[in-house]
Amino acid sequence: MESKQMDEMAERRAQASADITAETGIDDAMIAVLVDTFYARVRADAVLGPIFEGHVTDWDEHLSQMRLFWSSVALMSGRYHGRPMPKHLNLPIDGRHFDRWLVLFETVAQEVCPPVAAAYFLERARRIASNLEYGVAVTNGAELTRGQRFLNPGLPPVTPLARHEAAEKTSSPPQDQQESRRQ
Ligand code: HEM
Repeated sequence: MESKQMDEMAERRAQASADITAETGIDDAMIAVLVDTFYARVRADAVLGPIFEGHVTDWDEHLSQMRLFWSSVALMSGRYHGRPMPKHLNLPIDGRHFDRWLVLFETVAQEVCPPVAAAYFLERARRIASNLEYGVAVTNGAELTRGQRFLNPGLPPVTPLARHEAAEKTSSPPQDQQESRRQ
């Protein structure tokens, strides 16, 4: 490609990112907070934590890739050059894990982003999660019909994550403090 064309492409990208930032408030700083807070919560999760700890050896590197990934997805910056699908195909996961991931992601997004930005991230996360779940299903020999979820009975049981469990334990005061404040 000629360098003039490349300059034009970079300019169009920068404009697209700026438009999204103007509409949603999303920028690299917000992405960094979202990614870092989310993966701290994931690592502490009883079901997802051990799966990540078994595969991610360099967390700084993982977090920086995930920031680039979300910059590409949310801001259309083109900064992520990896291929997420193959990294998930052989993990011991099914629809129940994706549901837990999404409950955590939604909870954190609502905690650290304004509502418009949280909804914007979540819409994209749901679509990508659904694609990944489909890929994992096919790898395990299951062909999903549209909207069907993948359940792998060979995996250990997974309890759904309730919203209050996904919230950071320290984010609301303990019950007795709430009581005393009301009096
Ligand atoms: C059940 C839910 C999920 C689990 C257990 C999971 C687990 C993992 C693990 C262990 C890795 C690292 C693999 C490696 O480096 O070899 C990884 C990478 C990645 N995950 Fe997930 N993931 C899940 C869902 C998602 C979703 C929903 C998204 C996107 C919305 C996502 C995006 C990514 C990306 C982009 C990478 C690759 C980063 C890179 O290029 O290094 N994951 N995931």
